[in-house]
Amino acid sequence: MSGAVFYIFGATGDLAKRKLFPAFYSLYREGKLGHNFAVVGLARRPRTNEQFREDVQRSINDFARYKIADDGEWQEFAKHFEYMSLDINNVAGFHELNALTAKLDERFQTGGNRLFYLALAPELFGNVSYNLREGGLLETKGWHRLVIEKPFGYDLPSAERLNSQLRQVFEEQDIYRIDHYLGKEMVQNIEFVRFANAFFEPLWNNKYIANIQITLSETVGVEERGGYYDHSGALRDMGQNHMLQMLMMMAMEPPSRLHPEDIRDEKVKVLRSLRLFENSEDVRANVVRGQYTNGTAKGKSLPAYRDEDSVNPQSTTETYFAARVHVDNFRWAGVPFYIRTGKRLPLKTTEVVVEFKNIPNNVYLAKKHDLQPNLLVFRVNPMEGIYFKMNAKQPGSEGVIVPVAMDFCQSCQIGINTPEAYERLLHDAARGDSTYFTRWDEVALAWTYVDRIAAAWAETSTDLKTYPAGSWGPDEAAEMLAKDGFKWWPINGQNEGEVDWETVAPKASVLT
Ligand SMILES: NC(=O)C1=CN([C@@H]2O[C@H](COP(=O)(O)OP(=O)(O)OC[C@H]3O[C@@H](n4cnc5c(N)ncnc54)[C@H](OP(=O)(O)O)[C@@H]3O)[C@@H](O)[C@H]2O)C=CC1
Ligand SMILES: O=C1O[C@H](COP(=O)(O)O)[C@@H](O)[C@H](O)[C@H]1O
Repeated sequence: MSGAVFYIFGATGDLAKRKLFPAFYSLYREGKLGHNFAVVGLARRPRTNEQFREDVQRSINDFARYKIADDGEWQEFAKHFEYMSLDINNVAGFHELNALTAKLDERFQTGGNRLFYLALAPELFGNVSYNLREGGLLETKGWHRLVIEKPFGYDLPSAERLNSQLRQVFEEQDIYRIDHYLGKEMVQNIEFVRFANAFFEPLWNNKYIANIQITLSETVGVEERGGYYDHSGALRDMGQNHMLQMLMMMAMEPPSRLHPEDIRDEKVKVLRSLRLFENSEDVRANVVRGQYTNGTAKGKSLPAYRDEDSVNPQSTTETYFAARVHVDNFRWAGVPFYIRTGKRLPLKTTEVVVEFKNIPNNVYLAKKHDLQPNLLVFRVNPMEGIYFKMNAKQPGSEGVIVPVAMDFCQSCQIGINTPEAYERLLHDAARGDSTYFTRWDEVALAWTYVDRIAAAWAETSTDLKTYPAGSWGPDEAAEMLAKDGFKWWPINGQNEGEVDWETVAPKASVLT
């Protein structure tokens, strides 16, 4: 990687602490950062360089997958970190930042390259980019890249406004819009499994696939993010981005080359093929929304969403949604994609299940053997792996057929210590690889799809269902699949209530 100055706007915030500083450390430990770099932390509150370095050290101790080796190594790493107090609305501060940068360029031989990471509330994004230019920070010969956190807008019009503000300063190719799901090992692996194997592609279409299910379930509630979440809801928080991104990875055509634009072109074609909902009735028939009430999980009582901090006690925000999505193209016509996500569900997990159609003629039916459909399951989070469920003769039986699994459990083999999503994405942005970042046309098309749902929901909230915290969401989500003759496949191939995730998932280990 070439040298660079990294600017973390929002350096005293939660994302910087939990994800970004640990990512820098892992990259450094693996030799991916080199030595020609500086990291400047920026936020309003005052901090000395020493205090800031202590914050960084604490965050690494708490959240990184590597342990700090020894004090000498730490000092060597820490000297690359500087802090400057800056209000992003104050352009004078940016001139000062430019002066500091000139010194860092010289000290660390960064080549004038700059990566600006905006770990800030979205309403501040536009001002930062404008002030970066005004402050002279873009006047070097090196590259200048802007990394932007989600959410990218609240709907299509606000996303367009934000994008045009950014585009006044940065070219599209220099804007790296983060969707951290694209940095996850197994989300990236969808592409590899599909396009590097001979036996999936011939089956990957409406002739052989009955439906595809994408589940992103969380046990947490809104925690301390009620202020943001109550305004956003599950559809905007997860649907517009992570869920549609995974759907695109499953549905896209093989790119002719692995150039980032070729891959993103294929993904965009999927979004263009999504069947838009025509009216509120169409939305109600295909999308279920819910909000959790009080409940219990693992013997612990959990409060209702409306009783959470910073949530409006009359809130009609959805903490759950499930949708039937259609991709109207040659490959997928007639194959429903079911997507669901929710807070306060029984398990923290992300899985993608491909359910294959039944064989044309069940010769075992005469012996009263119903066959289970074949399933291919991508386990994204927290377990990582792929398994294939098929039918086989029960050993020693008189022709009893049982479902068996071919299980590639990546996390059992190497532990949950593959690079964190943020580590990979930071590295990619620093190398100029935009493959796993979202391009503007993807963002715009995703909002176009989601806005139709949000508009129908804004008309009335009578269709908002409730579900007890700790359950799998409103019954209507199961009924939606039942109408099509399907069911949600149990997570990890097991039935509800059978999975104790604590014992199933190996713990992440800390590397020394
Ligand atoms: N936290 C997470 O896990 C995730 C966060 N994100 C996104 O990342 C972004 C940051 O989130 P998060 O870290 O949780 O937010 P926090 O509220 O924890 O942090 C916000 C940061 O912005 C700084 N800040 C606020 N106003 C200004 C200002 N006027 N000038 C300079 N700095 C300012 C704050 O510091 P100070 O008060 O000192 O100025 C603080 O460092 C958001 O867009 C969020 O949606 C996305 C996915 C996950
Ligand atoms: O972007 C977000 O993602 C997290 C879930 O991410 P994961 O990597 O832990 O699965 C979610 O909790 C949060 O609400 C959302 O903003």
